[in-house]
Amino acid sequence: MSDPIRIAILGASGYTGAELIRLLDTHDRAELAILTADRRAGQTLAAVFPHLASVKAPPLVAIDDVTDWSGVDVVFCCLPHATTQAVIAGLPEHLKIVDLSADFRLADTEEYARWYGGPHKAPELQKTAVYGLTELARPEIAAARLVANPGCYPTGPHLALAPLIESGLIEPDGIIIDAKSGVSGAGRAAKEGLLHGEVSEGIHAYGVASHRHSPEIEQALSKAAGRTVRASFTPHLMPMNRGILCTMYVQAHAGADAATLLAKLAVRYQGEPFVKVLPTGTTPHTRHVRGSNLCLIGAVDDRVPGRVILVSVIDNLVKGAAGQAVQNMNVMFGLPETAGLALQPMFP
Ligand SMILES: NC(=O)C1=CN([C@@H]2O[C@H](COP(=O)(O)OP(=O)(O)OC[C@H]3O[C@@H](n4cnc5c(N)ncnc54)[C@H](OP(=O)(O)O)[C@@H]3O)[C@@H](O)[C@H]2O)C=CC1
Ligand SMILES: CC(=O)N[C@@H](CCC(=O)OP(=O)(O)O)C(=O)O
Repeated sequence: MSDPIRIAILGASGYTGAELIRLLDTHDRAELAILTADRRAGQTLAAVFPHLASVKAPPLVAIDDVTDWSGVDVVFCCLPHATTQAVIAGLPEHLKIVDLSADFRLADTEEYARWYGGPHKAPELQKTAVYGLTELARPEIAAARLVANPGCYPTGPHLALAPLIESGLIEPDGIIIDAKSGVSGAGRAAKEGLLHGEVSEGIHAYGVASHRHSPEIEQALSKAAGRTVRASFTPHLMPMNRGILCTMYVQAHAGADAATLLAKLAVRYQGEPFVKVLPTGTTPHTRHVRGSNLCLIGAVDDRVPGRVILVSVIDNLVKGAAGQAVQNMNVMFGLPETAGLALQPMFP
C-alpha cells in the first residue's frame, strides 16, 4: 500500500472545506492531518458538520495554533480573499498548496490591486502561482508548488471558449457571458442579501459590468487569443443551493456553426473524465452535474446569422472549487486524476 498524502485544510468549516472533506473521504491516498477554522476553532468535525460525523478527522484548530507542519504534504486553502495571501506566504517550503481563493489567480499585480482593493501582500509568490484549470494546464500544474484554483464563474466559459478562440473558430472580441449561480457560491457566513427570505422566489443580476471575475475571464480569453480581449460578463444570483449555468453568445467565423464548435470541443476534450460535450442543439441543466466534478457544454445555432449560443454547467462547489482542487492535487502528486472524484451527479 502506498504512503498516505497528509492533508491540511485551512478554512475547513466553510462550504468548500466541507466539500473537500466529503470528496477526500473517498480518496484512497488522502489522510486528513490538520483542519482549521476561525470562529469554529476548538469544535469537532461532527459538531461543525453533522453530515460528516463518520469521517476520521482531527478537531478544528485556529491557524495560529498550528506550529508543526512536518506531518503535512499538501495544504488546501479555503480562506476568504485577502486573508489567504499572508497565510500562504508563511507556510514552510516543503508544502504543496492548492489555493481556492482569488488571491493568486491574476498574474498581473496591478490588475490584482485594481480589482481586489489594494496591493498584493506576497507579490513574489504570486509570480510563481500556476492558474489551475486542470484540463488546460496539466504540465504546469504537475510542476507547481502553488496552484491558484480557478474561480467558479470563469471555469465553464474558460473550458468552452478557450479552445474555440485558439483554433480561430470564433471571434474573441465581444463575447457575452450571462451567468447564474446558486447561493453557496457566496460562502457560509450569513450576510444580508443572502438570507432565505431575500434570495428565494427571486433572481437578480449583481456586479453588472464590475464583477471581479471579469478580469479572470478576460485573462483566460486573452491568453487563448494571444492578445487583450474584453468580454461582457453578468452574474445572477439564483434561488438554488448549488450550480452555475453560463449562457455564452459568440460570433462564429465564416462557415462555422454550433456543430463545428462542438466537434472542435469534442476533439479537445476526448478522453477527459470531467468535461463532456453534448449533441448539437441540446443544452445542459445544473441538475445534470449537481454533486459531481463534471462540466457539460452544449451549443445551438442562434437565429441571428453566424451567432452560436453555448451553455455550460458546473457545480460551483465541485468543479468550481473543491473538486477541481482535488483534481489538481492528483496531478501535482502524479495520481489518477479521478481519485476522490468518481461521484455521479445527484438527481433530482
Ligand atoms: N463557495 C464557492 O462556491 C466557492 C468559493 N471559492 C473561494 O474559496 C474560499 C472559501 O470559500 P467558502 O468555503 O465558500 O467560504 P466560507 O465562508 O464558507 O468559509 C470560510 C472559511 O474560512 C474561515 N475563516 C474566515 N475568516 C478567517 C480568518 N480571518 N482567519 C482564518 N480563517 C478564517 C472560516 O472559519 P469559521 O467558519 O470558523 O468562521 C471558514 O472555515 C473563498 O476564498 C472563496 O471565495 C472559490 C470557488 C467557489
Ligand atoms: C454567488 C456568489 O456570491 N458568488 C461569488 C463568487 C464565488 C466564487 O467562486 O468565486 P471566488 O472564489 O472568486 O470567490 C461572487 O459573486 O463573489
